[in-house]
Amino acid sequence: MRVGVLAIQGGFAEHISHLKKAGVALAEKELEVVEVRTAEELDCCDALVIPGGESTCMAHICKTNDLLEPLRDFCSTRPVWGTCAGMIFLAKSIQGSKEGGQLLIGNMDITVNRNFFGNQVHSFETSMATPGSHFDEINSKVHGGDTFRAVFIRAPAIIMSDNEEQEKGKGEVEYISILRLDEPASLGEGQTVSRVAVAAKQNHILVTAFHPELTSDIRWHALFVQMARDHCGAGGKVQGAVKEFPKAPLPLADIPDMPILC
Ligand SMILES: NC(=O)CC[C@H](N)C(=O)O
Repeated sequence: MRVGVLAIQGGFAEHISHLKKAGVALAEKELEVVEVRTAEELDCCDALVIPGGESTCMAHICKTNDLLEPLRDFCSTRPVWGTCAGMIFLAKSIQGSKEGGQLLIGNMDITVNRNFFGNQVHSFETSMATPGSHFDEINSKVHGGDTFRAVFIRAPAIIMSDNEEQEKGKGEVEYISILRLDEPASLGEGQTVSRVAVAAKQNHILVTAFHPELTSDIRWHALFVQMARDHCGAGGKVQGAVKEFPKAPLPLADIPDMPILC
């Protein structure tokens, strides 16, 4: 099984290292982890991680390099995990987008508030409960406890209505981790929320607003490797024979300098 990490911008190196460690912990001998920068490389992967970084930069670079449509196709069937900017990129709709709007992959039925917790200086860490049913098996193989460290960096959040149930039917969005706010937050136009989702899953798509790759805990990566494995089945391939990975990475088109903070 080959897991790609979108490596055009943001924290891809940390994901690669964590995925490899998770593969070892799960005794997933066939796991290969590769950097993905082109549509050709993407097409050679069974699953994909879209890291944190800056969602508008990421979208711009993908568009410039003809990666947006291939990403939409890939994410409609193959397992994908978006962290932070990756979660924003995967959302069907967002609040607080860049002036003039921003491009999205848009495959997951969530509304994400892009900088929900404020800007860079409002970044924070907190301890959250490990979501039971998802981690039962992983906790027996990978060291971890009842809680995990959640690192939020200029983080987004998934907006859910206050009466929305966590129990969902097949194919619907399942909120895996919910953060209750100390006080209700105003979203403008009279809308307030008292809790937000910071991890969710819909079929083969997983998203987290926080950054497990910046902690020593590899359980979220193990969860994704397991999710990809379940999706691949015993044959280890999602859609027939996945092609051989190109030996040398193809050159990217010129990438303009982009601001880190916008
Ligand atoms: N750490 C992150 O990935 C921050 C994401 C940022 N809020 C954005 O708009 O892309």
